[in-house]
Amino acid sequence: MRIVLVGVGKMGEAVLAGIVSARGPQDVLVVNRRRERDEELRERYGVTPAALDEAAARADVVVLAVKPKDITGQLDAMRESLRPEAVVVSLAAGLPLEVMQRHLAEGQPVVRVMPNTPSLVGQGMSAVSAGQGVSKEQLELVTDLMITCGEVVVVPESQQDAVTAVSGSGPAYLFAVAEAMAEAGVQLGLPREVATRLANQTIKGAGVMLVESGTHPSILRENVTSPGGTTAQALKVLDERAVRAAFSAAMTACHDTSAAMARAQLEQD
Ligand SMILES: NC(=O)C1=CN([C@@H]2O[C@H](COP(=O)(O)OP(=O)(O)OC[C@H]3O[C@@H](n4cnc5c(N)ncnc54)[C@H](O)[C@@H]3O)[C@@H](O)[C@H]2O)C=CC1
Ligand SMILES: O=C(O)[C@@H]1CCC=N1
Repeated sequence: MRIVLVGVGKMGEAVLAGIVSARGPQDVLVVNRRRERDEELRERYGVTPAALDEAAARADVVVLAVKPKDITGQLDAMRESLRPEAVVVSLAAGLPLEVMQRHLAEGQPVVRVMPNTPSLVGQGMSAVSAGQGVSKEQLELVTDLMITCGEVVVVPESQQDAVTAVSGSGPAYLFAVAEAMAEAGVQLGLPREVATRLANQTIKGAGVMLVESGTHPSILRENVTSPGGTTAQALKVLDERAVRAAFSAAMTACHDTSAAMARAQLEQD
């Protein structure tokens, strides 16, 4: 199966890393604007750079990882080169399947995926939505591809804005928590290196426990919170500062931005 990745920036490279570590670099073509980026990726992953039309003509799957505003231009540019059975996948936030379909030949299979950057280390979370007329086999092709980057869930397209708020943008919230915890440790007198190591490994350990223990997060939190102890005082302050409500408001803002981007794409197109 020949895979073409178009616009290999931060997200594209994370997906590329997953694909190459599971399947090897043969059969992976990359299309970039800058030649230096092509050479960097060839050196780092052993993949082959190519021009868009030439790569599209040979593709079984094309993965578009350019910015949402650049997707339709790329679809227009590859439309005539694509084989009818080639599956076109977009990783773009707020870019509806309907817009993709408008820019491709009738019946060209399209799939929308919301991945996240932990794909770079094989711990990604991808949510996949199939466009009209995509066969079970074609959807499986895409889920099999994304599973090389981590976990995969199939969702209706109507849920993609909410998915973006939870898992697409989610790593950024946790990186911000990591920064905040390390900084607070420094304020409490720990050397920066030690504070950073403690914060990072704590987030990793809690994450692995969440996924592997199958225990509800409330129970895991209670297990840390000794009556009258230290954790209860820390959680009280987080509640007083409305951290839960802040997460809800932040994720609503993320969801609404994704939905507004999709509306604008549909209207402007
Ligand atoms: N960064 C993230 O955590 C996530 C990003 N996404 C989506 O992934 C897409 C890419 O985002 P990032 O990687 O963050 O942006 P980025 O700016 O790092 O990557 C975009 C890449 O596309 C390249 N590009 C632009 N025009 C091109 C063209 N005409 N031909 C070939 N390459 C071209 C740029 O040079 C750049 O390398 C966006 O649509 C975003 O919504 C989705 C989920 C998570
Ligand atoms: O911030 C963004 O728009 C992209 C989509 C999800 C994560 N990063």
